[in-house]
Amino acid sequence: MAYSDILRLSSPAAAILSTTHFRLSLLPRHVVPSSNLPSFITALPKYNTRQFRVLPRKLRARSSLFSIVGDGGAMLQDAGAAVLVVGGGYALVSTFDNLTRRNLIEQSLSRKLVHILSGLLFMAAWPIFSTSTGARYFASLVPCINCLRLVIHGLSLATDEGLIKSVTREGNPEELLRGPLYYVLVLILCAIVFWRESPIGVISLAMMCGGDGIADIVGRRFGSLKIPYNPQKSWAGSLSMFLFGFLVSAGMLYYFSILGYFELDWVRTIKRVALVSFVATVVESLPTGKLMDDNISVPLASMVTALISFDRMGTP
Ligand SMILES: C/C(=C\COP(=O)(O)O)CCC[C@H](C)CCC[C@H](C)CCCC(C)C
Ligand SMILES: Nc1ccn([C@@H]2O[C@H](COP(=O)(O)OP(=O)(O)O)[C@@H](O)[C@H]2O)c(=O)n1
Repeated sequence: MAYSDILRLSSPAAAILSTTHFRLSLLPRHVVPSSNLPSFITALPKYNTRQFRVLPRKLRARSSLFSIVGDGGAMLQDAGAAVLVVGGGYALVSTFDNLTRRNLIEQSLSRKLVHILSGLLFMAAWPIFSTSTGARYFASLVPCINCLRLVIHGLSLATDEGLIKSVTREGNPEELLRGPLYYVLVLILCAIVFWRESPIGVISLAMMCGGDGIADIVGRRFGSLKIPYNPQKSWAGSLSMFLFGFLVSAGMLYYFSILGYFELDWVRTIKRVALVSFVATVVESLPTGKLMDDNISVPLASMVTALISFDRMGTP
């Protein structure tokens, strides 16, 4: 049975793929015929693909870096890519652990740089996975392994001083079970549901990683002018989040479009990205940190805004 056939039979996994109306219009019909889906899913408005389109499968085969012809090597390629990216994640965390231990950077900056780089580099690595329909699951293994790592060390079932030092605020292991855990769960969600076939996942991760990450770095250093409705946040932090989040989102969309994963109407896309960045920045500035962690509220606000604005602005 070919690797790509596996998914065809694993309906639960395929159903995850189709939980957003966006997937319905882009998922190859052979994976989830809409007749198999609950009515409330199929009733969702179909995504207007005129705004951008996923290249036909045969073209995408050329666009997946190091794509090995046929499914035969796809599983091997995806397994190798997953191992490579897991190693990259470990290397990133230990690099910042060393820099922090040697007092070359402070712990809060180390954590934020890991916050910015982890998700963006993970997303940037997606093209090394094959074009097979199962590739996204191999890619999602990377944040899954890190999720397990955070839970094990967050519950103090084992000790990893390097992880704790480079990823927590105060060095308490249980901190791993909040921001960092939510962060990797969002990576899993975007890899499986949106993958490299949707700007929505790309923009959401760019805002969570790049936007939210820079807000802390800039806000702590230059945030003397506080936001009236939330003295914990500053205009400098929020403005940097809007600008950097916008630039990283546009940059990552450009990256995936030049690799041939989708074609975008850039005039409309820039407007949509600016809207998503604005909404995500406003949500991040709200005094709701105790209710919902930024690593949930920022990507969630980005996803909802992108889903709406694509539809709304997608119709000519
Ligand atoms: C520090 C992190 C989140 C904390 O956010 P906040 O509370 O400060 O808002 C990020 C945690 C990252 C995680 C430990 C490692 C994730 C690795 C990633 C899945 C794979 C990266 C691979 C790439 C090639 C480097
Ligand atoms: N919009 C923002 C966001 C953060 N910040 C600064 O960054 C610090 C950490 O922000 P945060 O609580 O959102 O950090 P995380 O929850 O993202 O780790 C805040 O206490 C502020 O000093 C800011 O000034 N303006």
